[in-house]
Amino acid sequence: MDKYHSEATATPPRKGLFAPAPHAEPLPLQRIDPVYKQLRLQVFLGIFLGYAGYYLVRKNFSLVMPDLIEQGYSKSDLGFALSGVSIAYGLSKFLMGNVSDRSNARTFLSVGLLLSALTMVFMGVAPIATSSITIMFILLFLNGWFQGMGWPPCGRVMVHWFSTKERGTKMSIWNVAHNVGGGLVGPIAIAAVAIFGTWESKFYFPGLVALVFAAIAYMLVRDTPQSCGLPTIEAYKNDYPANYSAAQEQELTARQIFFEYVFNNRVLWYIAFANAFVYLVRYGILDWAPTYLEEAKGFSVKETGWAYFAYEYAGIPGTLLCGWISDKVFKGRRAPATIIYMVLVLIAVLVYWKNPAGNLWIDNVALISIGFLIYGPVMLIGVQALDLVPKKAAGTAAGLTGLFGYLGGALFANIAMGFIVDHWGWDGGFTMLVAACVLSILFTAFTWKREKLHLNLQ
Ligand SMILES: O=P(O)(O)OC[C@H](O)CO
Repeated sequence: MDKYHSEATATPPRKGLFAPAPHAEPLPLQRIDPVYKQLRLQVFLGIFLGYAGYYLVRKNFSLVMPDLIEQGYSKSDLGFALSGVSIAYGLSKFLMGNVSDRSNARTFLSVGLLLSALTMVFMGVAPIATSSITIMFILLFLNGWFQGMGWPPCGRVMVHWFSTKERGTKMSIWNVAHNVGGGLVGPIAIAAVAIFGTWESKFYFPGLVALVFAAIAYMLVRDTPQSCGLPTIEAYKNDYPANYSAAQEQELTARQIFFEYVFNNRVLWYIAFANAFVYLVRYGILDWAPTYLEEAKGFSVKETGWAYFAYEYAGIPGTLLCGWISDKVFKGRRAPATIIYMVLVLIAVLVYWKNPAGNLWIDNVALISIGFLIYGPVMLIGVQALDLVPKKAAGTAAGLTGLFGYLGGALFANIAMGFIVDHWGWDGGFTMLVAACVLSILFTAFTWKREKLHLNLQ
């Protein structure tokens, strides 16, 4: 046995379409480095394009809503149908995250995207799909459920192919996939209408494009290094977290994942609560920006559109910088970078709130700053969840934070923010967002000491 082949190589326990890929015969020593390098790039591209593909078919309904209003549907009915995506997504990221932890990331990621894309194609080609709010709610709920099959297998690939100390940087680059995919939704919808001339094409054209992304992801992604005859990433990079043991290479049962590693992990609960407050700010600012800027700050529709676009794209450099800071400056610790970013978000939210109407550029700078800053913590909380549990429980751990993010944060941002602004004005809404910033910092701070212990830094 050499340093690479000293780890246990357990055979995965299940069979079927999603069964984890069996371990292959170990490669000869001289082939390990070149094959590892090539496959790390390949699987990374696979999860990047795969997750970008997921975002192509996440939010198409919002773009079709104006057409459905012309068909006679009300905003509140369509809002109800749209909530099906968030509700199902939050539940599925957690529950399907657990299934993903016991599944082959290659098939799981591709099949989820295939199903989500087919749902969008169906919504575009079958008139019955948009014939009632109930049917639309059911289909959007289904789409949200399939969407929940995207993040967890990407997390599984990340923890099996990239070691703890490089994960912040690599995850931050991967995380840009969702800005890239989300940013392409608008242009693809415009192209769809130009090519096909119907509003229904805004559903089926992105669906067809996403099918191509699913095929590419299937070609590129590989489940684990061991399934390709390679040693574990910990051995290859000589980067072992404090509690690592060879037993962590064994696939786990659902019960083991939930009860031995997730539900009893206090730090994970702190992060889940922190994520609910981070998502409250993410969606509280994003979803209400057009209304706030037009109502309270006198922006035109066009000016609002640009500000909204800039918010999303400012997230790309902000996320990359955040991941780099976490890996290089804080040696793999996530809490300090998250806290620094959330303190700056708090300042930017205060400026965005208190700046008197008429100073458009100050509002724009504040909003772009929030966009630049908020996606760093969004990404790092996911990374921290992956870091805190054994590799085979990664999807469930990140799924728990997603459950809180979507059911606690995103839904609350939509429903409670509207209620508060109706009753107490924008001051009430912003007081809630400022409180959310403070609480996200507090819950992240609770993880400060344990994270250091976990990373062998104390
Ligand atoms: O909100 P989600 O689950 O789509 O995740 C978005 C980003 O990928 C967070 O890392």
